Amino acid sequence: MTADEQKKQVGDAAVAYVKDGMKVGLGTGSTAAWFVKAVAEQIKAGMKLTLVSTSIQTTQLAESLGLVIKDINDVGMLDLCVDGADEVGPGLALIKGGGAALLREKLIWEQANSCIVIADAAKHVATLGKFALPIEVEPFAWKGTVNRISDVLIEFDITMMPKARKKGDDYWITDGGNLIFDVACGAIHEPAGLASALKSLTGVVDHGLFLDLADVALIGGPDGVKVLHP
Ligand SMILES: O=C(CO)[C@H](O)[C@H](O)COP(=O)(O)O
Repeated sequence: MTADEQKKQVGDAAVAYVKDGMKVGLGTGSTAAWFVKAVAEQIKAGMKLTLVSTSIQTTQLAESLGLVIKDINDVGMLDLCVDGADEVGPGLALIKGGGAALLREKLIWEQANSCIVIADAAKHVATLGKFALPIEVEPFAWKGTVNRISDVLIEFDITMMPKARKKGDDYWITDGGNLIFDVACGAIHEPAGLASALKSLTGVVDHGLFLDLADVALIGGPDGVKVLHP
C-alpha cells in the first residue's frame, strides 16, 4: 500500500467523526486534502456543516470542490478539526508545519473541542525530531531572532542551525507574511521544554510542536487504520 493510498485511507476514515451540523476545521497538506474531498462528498449527499480552513491552499481546494469556507472569527468554537502531521510521536505529540501552515493550523486546533490527526504509517515515530522542526519567525530583525533560537537549541543539546526555508531563490513566506526556519533536531528529548522555550522568544511567532492538542490519531497502513489515543 503506497503512502498516498494510506493518506486517502485515513482521510476517508476521519469522515466517520463528522456529524451533521458540526463546525469543522480543515487541515492543510496532501493527507488533509483527502479529508477535504471526503467532506465534499458528504455535503453533496446532504450533510450540513460549517467549515473553516487552516490555509489559503486548503481554502482554494475546498472552494474548487464547491465548499463554502467561513471566517474563523464568525463561528466560535469548532466541534472538530482534522489535519495531517509530519510526525506523530508518543502521547500524540506532533511535528507539523511541513506545508508552512503551522500558525493558522495551531490557531484552528486550539479553537476546536476535538482534534484528529491523520497520517500514513511512516509518520508514526518513537521519538520526534527526524523531520526538521519548522519555526515561524517575524521577518523584521529575523537575524537576531535566529541567534536567540540557536542559543535555545544549544540548551536542549541541539547543535544544528535553523535553516531558512526557500522557494527557489526567495524566502518562503507564510500565509501570515512570516518566514519559516527548519531545524534538523535529530531527536527531541524534551518536547515540552523546547516548545515553551521557543515560544517565549520575541520574534518567534510559533513553532511546529503540537503538544497535548491531538485527541485521536488515525494511522494508515496495510492492516487497516490504527486508532491511537494520547
Ligand atoms: O503541517 C502541515 C502543513 O503545515 C501538514 O499537515 C503536514 O506537513 C503533513 O503534510 P502531508 O499530509 O502532505 O504529508
